[in-house]
Amino acid sequence: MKIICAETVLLGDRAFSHAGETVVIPDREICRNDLLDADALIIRSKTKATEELLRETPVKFVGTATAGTDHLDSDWLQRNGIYWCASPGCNANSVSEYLVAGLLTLGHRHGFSLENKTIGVIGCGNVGSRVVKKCHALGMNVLRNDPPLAAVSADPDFQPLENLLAESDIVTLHVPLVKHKPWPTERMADWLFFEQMKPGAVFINAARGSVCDYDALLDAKSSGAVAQTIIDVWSPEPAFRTDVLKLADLASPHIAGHSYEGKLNGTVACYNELCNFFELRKTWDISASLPTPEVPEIEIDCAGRNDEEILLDIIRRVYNIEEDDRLIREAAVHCEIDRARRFDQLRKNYRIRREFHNTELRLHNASSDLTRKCKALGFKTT
Ligand SMILES: O=C(O)[C@H](O)[C@H](O)COP(=O)(O)O
Repeated sequence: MKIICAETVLLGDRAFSHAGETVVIPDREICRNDLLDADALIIRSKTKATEELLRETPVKFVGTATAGTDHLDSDWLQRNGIYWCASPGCNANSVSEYLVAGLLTLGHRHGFSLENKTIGVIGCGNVGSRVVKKCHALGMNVLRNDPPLAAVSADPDFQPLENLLAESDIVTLHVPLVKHKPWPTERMADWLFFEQMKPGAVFINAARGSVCDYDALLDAKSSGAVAQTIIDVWSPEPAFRTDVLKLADLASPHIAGHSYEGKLNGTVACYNELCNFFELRKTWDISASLPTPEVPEIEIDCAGRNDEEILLDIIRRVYNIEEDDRLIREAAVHCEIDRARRFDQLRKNYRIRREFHNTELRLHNASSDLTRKCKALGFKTT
């Protein structure tokens, strides 16, 4: 069996070599010719699995090691008998940790506490539901909006979008990119959306660039309707807009979901699915692939400091979101072609970022409430 694997699939070569001959190709360079004798294609979001790429090839299986599927023409794949799978939830914990790091950093910079602030979470699937839990743990009031989920759930607490926007101090998007009715999300954050937000609120987009109309956000920011923003996803990518970057308090090159675990979960999901599909024995030992965490332990004296200061101090040592902000701003000074190239490079060469559960905290003089918060955010505590 021959497998074509995109270069940014974490440990793709190591994993899929257990299933067949694996050829690794840079994501944007995979072309139809490469697939003329291939059985399977494993990608991330930069490779578009469309008719143009796959027509009249022997490929029977397409796996994407990402949660999002908007780079797949799933209708065409289905109509043409090509099995496809994605990796829902693979990066959910990573994105929720990015959110917590971003919120604490913003609070610290602008002198506000998250406790008792109201956050509106739009999209409550794998990512949004984790964001909800972590925000509750931080003592925030959480409003949730998810029309497709509300339609099938008995939960009466989902809010209409207008209510959520009017009442939230912080609004964060975690919807997939959907272009069709009944619940399209493309450009859902438009002029009306920002007009309906509580004046001076915070806006966060770590979902998909095209879910936001960035011209509308620019207007909302300059009029003061939106006070601060955290932007991880761009429209377009990789040639991100520098005017949008300038308005962002915290920016990053679409890496919210790029923790080591977030990427590896995607590879594992595709590997398992490929083995099931081709009825192969699973011989790849994933545990042998995990590097030793860089920050296995943090010892910290909590006396005389407030919880959010301590949490930010801890999180910065494990994941410093400001480093991502610095790197994308460095890339922004270049011309459009170079900017796009650097955006891709930042993502491809992203540092190893381990999730919070790899770090054990030794807290001295901590209240039981702080210990509870640390645990709820995912840290191990002793
Ligand atoms: O859909 C996803 O899983 C995320 O957006 C992920 O961050 C995409 O990463 P990429 O495939 O672009 O490396």
